[in-house]
Amino acid sequence: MTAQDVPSRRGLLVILSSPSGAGKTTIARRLLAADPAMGFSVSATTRPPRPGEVDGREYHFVTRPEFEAMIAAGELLEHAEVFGNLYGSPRRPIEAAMAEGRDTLFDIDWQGGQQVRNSPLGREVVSVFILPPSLAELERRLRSRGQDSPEVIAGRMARSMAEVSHWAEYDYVLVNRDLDETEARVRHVVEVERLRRERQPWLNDFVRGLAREFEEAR
Ligand SMILES: Nc1ncnc2c1ncn2[C@@H]1O[C@H](COP(=O)(O)OP(=O)(O)OP(=O)(O)O)[C@@H](O)[C@H]1O
Ligand SMILES: Nc1nc2c(ncn2[C@@H]2O[C@H](COP(=O)(O)O)[C@@H](O)[C@H]2O)c(=O)[nH]1
Repeated sequence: MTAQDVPSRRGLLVILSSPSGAGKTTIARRLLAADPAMGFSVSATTRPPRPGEVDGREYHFVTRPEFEAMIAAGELLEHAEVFGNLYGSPRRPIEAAMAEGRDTLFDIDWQGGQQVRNSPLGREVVSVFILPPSLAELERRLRSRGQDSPEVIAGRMARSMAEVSHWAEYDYVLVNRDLDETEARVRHVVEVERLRRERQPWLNDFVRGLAREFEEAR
């Protein structure tokens, strides 16, 4: 069997969750830059854009009625209300990537993580929860990002332990102390998950070929 004959696996759904400010967006950006084979699930949201955010790149920015129409049409794989805004993952690009064997990275909260894990696509989910080194450092990171008002930061800090309380639902849990280290660890997780036996369907034919060779050599 040649590389061209190899039936491809379905793409992985790699979910990153964390309390707001722990670093998952930064880690996601680094992973995507380092791995062109990985796509990003661009969520729809009713949150207004932050400075520098571009419609269709960070998020699809939509109105609440538009978001509700997407839910009604079954266009979202999952959706949730987070910090007073609606967020959801458009289903079609995810299913297309999976069918073509391309992996997709998600930056979503624990509610979305649960819904994707419990969906018919759940077998391909690899979930990673990112913890901050401490609450003081989490607050420092939210402030240093410089994109949210003190009220918004206070709201996100108040919700942080509710998000953290779901840590044990995830396959992997990492403390994001050093960005290089955390990025490397998530990359290792993805590489190892790609190598799971059930994600390499071509192995059945390959081992059958080895067995034939073995018989012929006897
Ligand atoms: N290991 C780290 N050490 C120091 N600063 C970090 C580290 N990881 C991320 N940061 C910084 O913390 C801030 C928050 O990171 P980021 O926006 O990635 O968080 P997030 O988890 O995606 O938040 P949200 O859920 O609100 O989108 C950013 O300014 C980022 O540069
Ligand atoms: N359930 C979902 N959660 C999502 C999605 N997209 C983002 N998020 C989460 O929302 C918060 C806030 O994000 P921010 O960009 O406003 O800081 C964060 O925890 C994201 O992970 C989604 O599609 N579904």
